[in-house]
Amino acid sequence: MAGSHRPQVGVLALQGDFREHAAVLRGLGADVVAVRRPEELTDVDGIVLPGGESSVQDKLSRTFGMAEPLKQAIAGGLPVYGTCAGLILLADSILDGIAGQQTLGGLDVVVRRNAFGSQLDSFETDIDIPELGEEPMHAVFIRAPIVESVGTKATAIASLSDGRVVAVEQGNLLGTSFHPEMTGDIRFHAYFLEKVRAHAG
Ligand SMILES: NC(=O)CC[C@H](N)C(=O)O
Repeated sequence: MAGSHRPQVGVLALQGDFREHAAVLRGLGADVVAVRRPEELTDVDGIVLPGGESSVQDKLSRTFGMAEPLKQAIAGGLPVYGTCAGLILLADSILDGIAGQQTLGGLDVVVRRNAFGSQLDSFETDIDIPELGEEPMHAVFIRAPIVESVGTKATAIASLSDGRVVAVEQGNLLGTSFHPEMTGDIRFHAYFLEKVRAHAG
């Protein structure tokens, strides 16, 4: 909500590692609100969709009546940052979703769930993200999705050394396949907070 109050950042707290995101955001001086009900969405100036299990988050968001308000908020320009499962929720379309799995959409990308398969379930690597400065970011991937294709509205901002896209931006929307909330590198959250502050006015 635009206004002169201190920006409030929501963290969708239906499932997944929302506490870790909340801790990073609080460390950056943000007022953080755990969002589980539609009315809790009305006062936030941005929201983080955490990692976890996207099919569960999809079901819970529909069960708790959060999916429609979230879609409206995204369409209305609310800053949203999705990590891993959260990136899947933000994607316009997904590959390898479970039967009937839906997304909120908004981000003009196709993502593939669990793209690294069981042999490489989880891994860590350093990636370059020029938008965030020269220092590479140490990135943790946990049963991570990959961005299979980036539509014309979205921009790839980080890729693995093989060229596969793992971070994207589209206006107020930001998504990463990996988990910056786990590594102590706060640059993505700080970058997101700039969008939140700009949106709050
Ligand atoms: N760390 C994660 O968020 C994993 C995402 C999970 N594989 C999913 O499909 O939702």
